[in-house]
Amino acid sequence: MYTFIANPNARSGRGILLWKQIEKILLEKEIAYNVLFTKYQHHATRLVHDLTSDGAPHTIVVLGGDGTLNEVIDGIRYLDKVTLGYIPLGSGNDFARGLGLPTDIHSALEQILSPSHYTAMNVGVLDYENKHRRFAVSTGIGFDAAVCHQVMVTPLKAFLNRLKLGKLTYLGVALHKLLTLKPVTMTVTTEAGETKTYHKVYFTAVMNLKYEGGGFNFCPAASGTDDRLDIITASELTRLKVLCLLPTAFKGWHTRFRGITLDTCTEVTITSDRALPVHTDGEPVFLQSDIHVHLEKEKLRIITPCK
Ligand SMILES: Nc1ncnc2c1ncn2[C@@H]1O[C@H](COP(=O)(O)OP(=O)(O)OP(=O)(O)O)[C@@H](O)[C@H]1O
Repeated sequence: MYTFIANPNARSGRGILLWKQIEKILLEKEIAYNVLFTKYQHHATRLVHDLTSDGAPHTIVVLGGDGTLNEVIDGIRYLDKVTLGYIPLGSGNDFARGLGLPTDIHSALEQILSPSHYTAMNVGVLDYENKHRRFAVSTGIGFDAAVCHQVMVTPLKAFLNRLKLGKLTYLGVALHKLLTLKPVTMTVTTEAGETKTYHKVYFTAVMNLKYEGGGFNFCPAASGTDDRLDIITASELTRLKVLCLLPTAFKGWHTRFRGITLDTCTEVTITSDRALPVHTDGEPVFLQSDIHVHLEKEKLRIITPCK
């Protein structure tokens, strides 16, 4: 039995129409399913928490963007009891990109209904103010999170989504934030006890998968299955240099330049000298100056294509 968690509002309101296409196929194929629609922010977390509280195995299929996916993963009570399928409807789609999942909804559904391969994926956790929030793709503090915060509220997103140019939303907002955000000093302390201090930092991101922000390959070595988190810090750069480096990050070429530092860890504490926006998988976690990030002990089973 599949439980679909569908955001009818994803892709600027087209989610419900795309669900109707999926439902038609499920009925034709006589697949047993149940569907729960999200009605507001964080509803997916509550729905999935209630669903999985029985401790029984569940196959959950998410129909939405990276935001809904994040809320679903955050709500799972027992990670090792869930098999997750994903039909990407968002504009960023960094989760699908990172795991090599099909982005066409029909191919994604087909693969979920006839699964041939599974990936045991690490799940990250952000700790802040005595609260916890899981992430599948990444968490970040500074410029990348400021972009996510702004993308959530900009009318540009709905407009560009209608033109099927949703990815450009991130680029447009990123340019604006780059001109307005003031860099900070940050310290990054990993589980090994080593503390590094960086000045004029635009952002630090802790990545489980390679891509964030709609296709920026910030940590090309991140895999989601290696029991490690990859850290990228952009520091001591002028705005002009960040501007020049950003396009190279689509291909992962930014890592060759001075000012970009990569590291790996299982646990990290990041402290900023000023409170900055924080995100998990593109979802805002307001302003923070201290965050701690680690991995869940259990992994999550994801339906993925054969390699
Ligand atoms: N029925 C709903 N109405 C309004 N917002 C919703 C609803 N259901 C979920 N949400 C919220 O919408 C936000 C974005 O959803 P989601 O990521 O699925 O789609 P998207 O914005 O199209 O994709 P992307 O984040 O990749 O651009 C999430 O924060 C989620 O909590």
